[in-house]
Amino acid sequence: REKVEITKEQQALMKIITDAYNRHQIPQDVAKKLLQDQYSAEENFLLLTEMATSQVQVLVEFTKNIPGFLSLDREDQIALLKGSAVEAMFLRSAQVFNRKTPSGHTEVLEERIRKSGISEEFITPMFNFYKSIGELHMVQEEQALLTTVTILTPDRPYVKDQQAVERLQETILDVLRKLCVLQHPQEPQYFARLLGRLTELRTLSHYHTEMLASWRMNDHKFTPLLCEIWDVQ
Ligand SMILES: COc1ccc(-c2nc3ccccc3n2[C@H](C(=O)Nc2c(C)cccc2C)C2CCCCC2)c(OC)c1
Repeated sequence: REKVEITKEQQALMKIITDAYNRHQIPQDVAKKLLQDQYSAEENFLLLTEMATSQVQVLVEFTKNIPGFLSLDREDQIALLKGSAVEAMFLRSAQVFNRKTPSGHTEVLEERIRKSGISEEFITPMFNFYKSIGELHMVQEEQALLTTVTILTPDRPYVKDQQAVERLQETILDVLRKLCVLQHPQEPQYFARLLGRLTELRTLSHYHTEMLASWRMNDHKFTPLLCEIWDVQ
């Protein structure tokens, strides 16, 4: 089997991205909040919009640490952020969902999310995605690189210089591929499975506008930033 080796530059790239990913976490842990109390559909919707708003701000800060991102055309940087924000939010939610909480808490968390106000039809696809991410048992470097690959998707709407984005994405994909081979030697298909989750993620993200519109309450209020990013209101 060919010897896979991560170069010094790739090691440095991975460290920059992983450190930035871990630094730019959302301050309060929503899972703990959800485990503490049961909230009404209105309170949960407010919590969701607060979490999503801070997640977008965290995402902007994170992208500044992706080598080459700030050298992209300015409008393309915005198009990539706008195009990946929902997917990054579901990826982050999946990671929070799968974070090892004391046994029994996962069921409570699952129940709180099920009863949050989201309409029943979206629970199954959302949990299927969370569980398929959980089964991968990604190390934090893989999580950080996967989020970066998602952000650097060349075919987002309104991206002008797709080649420039493709070149950056390929650099990250090469490191991620090697990392997967080194981290999961018994599973040669692991990298392919990981990328397959991005397809599932994109499908889930198509539902998000309906998820919001069908939240069991009237008069859904959004922050100005979310109106920009979520195409709502
Ligand atoms: C668009 O529809 C969604 C999106 C996300 C979730 C979601 N899946 C979660 C998995 C684990 C923990 C919490 C989880 N969330 C919400 C959350 O805040 N996600 C979150 C965000 C938004 C940013 C950063 C980080 C996170 C975790 C809770 C918001 C308050 C009601 C309950 C869900 C969702 O659940 C119904 C519906």
